[in-house]
Amino acid sequence: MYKILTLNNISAKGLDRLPRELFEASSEIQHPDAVLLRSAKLHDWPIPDTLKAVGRAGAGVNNIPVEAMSRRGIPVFNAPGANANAVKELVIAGLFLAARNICPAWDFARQLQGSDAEMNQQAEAEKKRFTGFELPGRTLGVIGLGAIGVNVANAARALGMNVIGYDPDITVRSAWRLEAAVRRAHSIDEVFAESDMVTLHVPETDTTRHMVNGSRLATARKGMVLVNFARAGVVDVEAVAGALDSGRLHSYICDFPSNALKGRDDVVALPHLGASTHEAQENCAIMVADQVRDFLETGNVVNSVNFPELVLPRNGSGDRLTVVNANVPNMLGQISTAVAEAGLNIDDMVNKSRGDIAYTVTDVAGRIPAEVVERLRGIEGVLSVRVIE
Ligand SMILES: NC(=O)c1ccc[n+]([C@@H]2O[C@H](COP(=O)([O-])OP(=O)(O)OC[C@H]3O[C@@H](n4cnc5c(N)ncnc54)[C@H](O)[C@@H]3O)[C@@H](O)[C@H]2O)c1
Ligand SMILES: O=C(O)[C@H](O)COP(=O)(O)O
Repeated sequence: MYKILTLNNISAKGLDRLPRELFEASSEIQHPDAVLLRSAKLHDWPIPDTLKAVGRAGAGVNNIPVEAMSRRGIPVFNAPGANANAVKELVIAGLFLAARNICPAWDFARQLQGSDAEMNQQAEAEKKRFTGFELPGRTLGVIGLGAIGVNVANAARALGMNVIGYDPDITVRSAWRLEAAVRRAHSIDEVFAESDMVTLHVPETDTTRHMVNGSRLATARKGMVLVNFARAGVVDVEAVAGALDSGRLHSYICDFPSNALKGRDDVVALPHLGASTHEAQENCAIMVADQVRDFLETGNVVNSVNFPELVLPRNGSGDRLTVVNANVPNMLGQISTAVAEAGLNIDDMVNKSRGDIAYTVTDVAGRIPAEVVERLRGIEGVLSVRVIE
């Protein structure tokens, strides 16, 4: 029986992928084999010795100590693209909120007093304050052209916008999905200088933290709209407050409330709702539950952010050995020697690496004795060893 610790609300549709006779999943689990979570912060969480996998039912993994997991030989899985449509829809809504000044206008209308005739008179007298602009012909800058950025860029094209995109590490898959008319920028400053609206779709990393700061905002077109449904930390909110005060920015539409911008008419801050649709929550939970289940039951790795992709179909009836080790020379030789010296024939073996991590899955003809596992665990550089019957 595998034990799965759930943090945050994980959609029941995802948990249903873990049959009850094989998996016990709850928020109360002690000594978990895996943890499924959304935005819960794991940085100060003591990693249990029993932990074999982490599944993030979503895209961003900045709440997970990925490097510490790697050092323990633990893969971190996420659900790439599973909530991209949900975020795209809210970003497009954000463009309209900004362009038509919908939030301050709505707020104004909600505060009106008097008879209907009096309210209508005030509305007609004041509506010019909320005159907006239309999207066709305007330029949207998209920074980060992954699952979400590509969806947003294509949707903006369909609305008649010119789109300019920046992503130095765009994948082939994203490039294929991107509308041909999206123009490629060579720097973030180029995007800021040429866009009426800029939307951010990058992960929060040491490189992207405060990517939008005072000096970058100084290069923005006057009256630009900034949209941030990526992460709070990607933007320096104090600098945004200054840019709003000076008129450099028209408005800031984001998914992250902050004290620096609280109560402003020119800021819309939602409570991290980008992925909060039933569809996205189900997609993410199903995808990550399937991946974590597959890893626990077969050692296969799909959609991990720190492990190489490795899928080895199982043919024989013998044991499967999985070894995670530092990506240094002579590890494969030591693993196969340990197996051979136990008199076991190797049916199948695959070794893949990614960065500092190497991962080897070996199918043998027969049962793997406990001494072999101990011997492998004793090899310098070996991070984790499992036998799957
Ligand atoms: N508000 C929400 O609820 C919500 C929901 C989903 C994702 N997100 C955030 O959005 C981020 C993006 O999600 P995604 O699914 O599109 O991820 P993704 O991995 O598919 O795409 C991220 C893209 O950003 C690019 N990138 C990285 N650093 C960059 C840089 N310095 N400049 C330009 N591009 C850069 C990468 O090359 C990649 O193509 C997530 O990491 C997460 O933080 C927020
Ligand atoms: O990175 C993500 O997928 C989003 O920020 C969603 O976060 P949530 O699962 O807590 O809604």
